[in-house]
Amino acid sequence: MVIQTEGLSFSFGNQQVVKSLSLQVPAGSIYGFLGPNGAGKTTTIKMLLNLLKTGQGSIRVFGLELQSNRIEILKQIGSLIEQPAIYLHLTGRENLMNRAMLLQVSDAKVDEMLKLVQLTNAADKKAGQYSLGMKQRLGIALALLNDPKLLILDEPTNGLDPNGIIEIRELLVRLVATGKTVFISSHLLAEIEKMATHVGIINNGQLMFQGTIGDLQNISQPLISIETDNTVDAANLLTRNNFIVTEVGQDHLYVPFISKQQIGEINSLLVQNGVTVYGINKQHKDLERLFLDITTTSNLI
Ligand SMILES: Nc1ncnc2c1ncn2[C@@H]1O[C@H](COP(=O)(O)OP(=O)(O)OP(=O)(O)O)[C@@H](O)[C@H]1O
Repeated sequence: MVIQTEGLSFSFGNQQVVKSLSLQVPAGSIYGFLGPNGAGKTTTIKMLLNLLKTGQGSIRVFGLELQSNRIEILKQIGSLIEQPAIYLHLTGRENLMNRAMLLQVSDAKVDEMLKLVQLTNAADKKAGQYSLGMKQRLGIALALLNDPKLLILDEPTNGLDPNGIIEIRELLVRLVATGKTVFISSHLLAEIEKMATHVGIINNGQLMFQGTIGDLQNISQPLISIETDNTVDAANLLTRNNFIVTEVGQDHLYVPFISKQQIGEINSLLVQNGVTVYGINKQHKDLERLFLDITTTSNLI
C-alpha cells in the first residue's frame, strides 16, 4: 500500500471532523476520495501531507510511519491543495523554471512537464492569462517537477468546464501509466467514476465505503427515471410485468437500469396501458442516493 491509515481522527475544538479512517491506497492506483462538501476530505489530505498534526491514529506512506520519516516521505509526494501557488505575472515556463531552480532539477525537466500537461504552446504566456484549467495543469506540472511517486490532489477539477475536466482526467491516466499513484478528492461521483481504479467514500468524517471501482459500480448502478401522470398506477403495472421498482415519488418512479432496450419496453408498456409518460431517461445516482444504498448493503465499513 502507498497510503495506509489506521483509526485516523481529527477534531477542530470539540467538533470531530475525521473519524477513525482506515484508508488503503494501493500502488499504481487512481484513488478517488469522494465526499460532499464539508465531509472532511481536505482535513484528511492535510494530515497525509503533515500540514495538520494527526489527532489520533496512524499514517503510513510508502510503508513508513509519517511522523518519524516525514522528510523522506514528503520528498516523494507532489501535491495540489486549494489554489495552485502560481506567480500570475510570470509565464508558465518561468513559474516552472523558478521551482526547478529551487529543487535543483534540470531545465529539460521543465520542457518535459510542459509537454506532459500540454502547455508547451502556452509556455511563454503569462500565467495570469491562463484559463482555470490551464492554471490547474500548471499547478500539477509544478507538483510533478521532482518526479514524485505519489500525487495528492484536492478537488483539482473544481470550477473547471467539461473540457478542462477531461484534460485533467486524461493527464492523470497518463501519469498512472508511468507508474505513479494518484490520490484525488472530489465531491462529484460521476467524475470519480470515470477515472478512478479505487474509491473511498467519506461522509461526516466517516469512511462509508472503500473498494475497487468495480465494487462501487455494483452499488451505484444507474436508474431509469420515469416521469408520469400517475406514478402509483405505473409502478403497479411495471411490477406486474416483472420490472423492479425501487422508488415511487409524486411525479417520478425509478427502475434499475439494465439496457436501452429495457427503456423502450417500459415506455411502450406504460403508453399502451394508458399511462402518460412525460419523460424517461437513464440517470446516474447522486452521492445522496448512493449513501442510502451503501448504508443498506454489506459494503458498509
Ligand atoms: N480551520 C478550521 N477550523 C474549524 N473548523 C474547520 C476548519 N477547517 C475545516 N473545518 C470544518 O471541518 C469540517 C471538514 O472540512 P473539510 O474542509 O475537511 O471538508 P471537505 O470534505 O474538504 O469539504 P470541502 O470540499 O468543502 O473543502 C467542516 O465542517 C469544516 O467546517
